[in-house]
Amino acid sequence: MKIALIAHDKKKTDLVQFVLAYKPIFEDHELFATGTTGLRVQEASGLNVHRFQSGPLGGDQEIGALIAKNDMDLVIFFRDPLTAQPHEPDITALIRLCDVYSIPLATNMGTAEILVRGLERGDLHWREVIENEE
Ligand SMILES: O=C(CO)COP(=O)(O)O
Repeated sequence: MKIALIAHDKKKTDLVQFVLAYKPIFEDHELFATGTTGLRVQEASGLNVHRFQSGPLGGDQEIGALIAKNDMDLVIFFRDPLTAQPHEPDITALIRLCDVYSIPLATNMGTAEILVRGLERGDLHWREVIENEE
């Protein structure tokens, strides 16, 4: 499965810890991330992460483009709900595309935990069925 990892600055440490906690699951999948988040995850976990631009420079839009091409299976996006972001429209657009294409999206650790455990259990198998139909 292709998994996108994104975190705003005040949530990056949480995301890194989350990835470390579930590293045995994440290492079986293909990881993508916005620039700075990807670097932090790579450095802390040693996992291979395909990095896009930093969020404010278009990284959210690059991940959105993959979603629009049905080329992303799961998005974990630890948003900071208490800090204004200069690229708020890009963030809204990314979340909107997840809804347009029914891509599982976690915007906080509580939901991310359920999604990652579901991923391990095979709950996202339907994504492979859809990909094979194309
Ligand atoms: O701003 C972001 C998502 O909206 C994240 O970007 P970085 O991972 O480059 O900090």
